Amino acid sequence: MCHRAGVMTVSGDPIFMPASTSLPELLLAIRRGQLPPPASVDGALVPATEAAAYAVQDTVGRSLGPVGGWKVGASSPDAEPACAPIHTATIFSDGATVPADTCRHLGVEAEIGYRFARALPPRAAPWTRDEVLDAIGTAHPVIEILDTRFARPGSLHKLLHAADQQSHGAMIVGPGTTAWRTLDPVRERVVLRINGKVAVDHIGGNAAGDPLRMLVWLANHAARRGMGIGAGCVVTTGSTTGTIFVAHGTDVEASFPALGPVRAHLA
Ligand SMILES: C=C/C=C(\O)C(=O)O
Repeated sequence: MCHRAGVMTVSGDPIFMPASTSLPELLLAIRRGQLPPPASVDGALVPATEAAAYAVQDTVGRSLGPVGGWKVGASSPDAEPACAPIHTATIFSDGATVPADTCRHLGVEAEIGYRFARALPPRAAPWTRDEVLDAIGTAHPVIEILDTRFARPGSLHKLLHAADQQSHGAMIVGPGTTAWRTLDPVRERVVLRINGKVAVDHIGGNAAGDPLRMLVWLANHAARRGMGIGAGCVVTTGSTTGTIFVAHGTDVEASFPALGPVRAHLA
């Protein structure tokens, strides 16, 4: 990775940028097609802290339209979760064709999502676990598509990818069930099919363990960021299948016995 001020590389070739270019400006220029996705960026642009990465999400997010959901994940049951808001422009319904220009990379992940029937807005007192759970309306099978505004997913500093909306590309939300309290997300089976063939068949959720813990964390994190969780927002809780990169033109289906299937065509 190149650490000189004002330089990034695209396919190994240096591109000189004004030294004053900020990370939000860079990410927005890439999103607008004004700059190609870089393979490396100036080391001075790497956020120094998670809070700095979230501030970049906030600045970029103001240009991405209304928020319709969140993604949240954690590397272990005790680890501090990480998150990003998801905008309505990249949220699709069951059976949707996701237009080809939505994502460059298509990293397919099967996830469990929760739709909030009631808002949890910013407030002085922390949201309690009971209050957060009482605000959930339905649970859903979800496909999240991982993408990146950099050249390759996961190739740069973790906090650059965190700032880049935690590598969110698109989210497809399947039908919901109100019986979410009887769902055991930690022991639920998931089958991910790619073009009709089973790619992953797994029981046991993901590294984060209990997703409800992450929803409580997110409610308070989003409140501290002045956003809160809006009524109708879907929070997706991390991949239960790892990430399967597929080509454009692929059909995907994720199915959980307690939730049913969600399908999409990735054009
Ligand atoms: C915050 C991001 C988490 C994920 O993308 C994941 O666990 O799948």
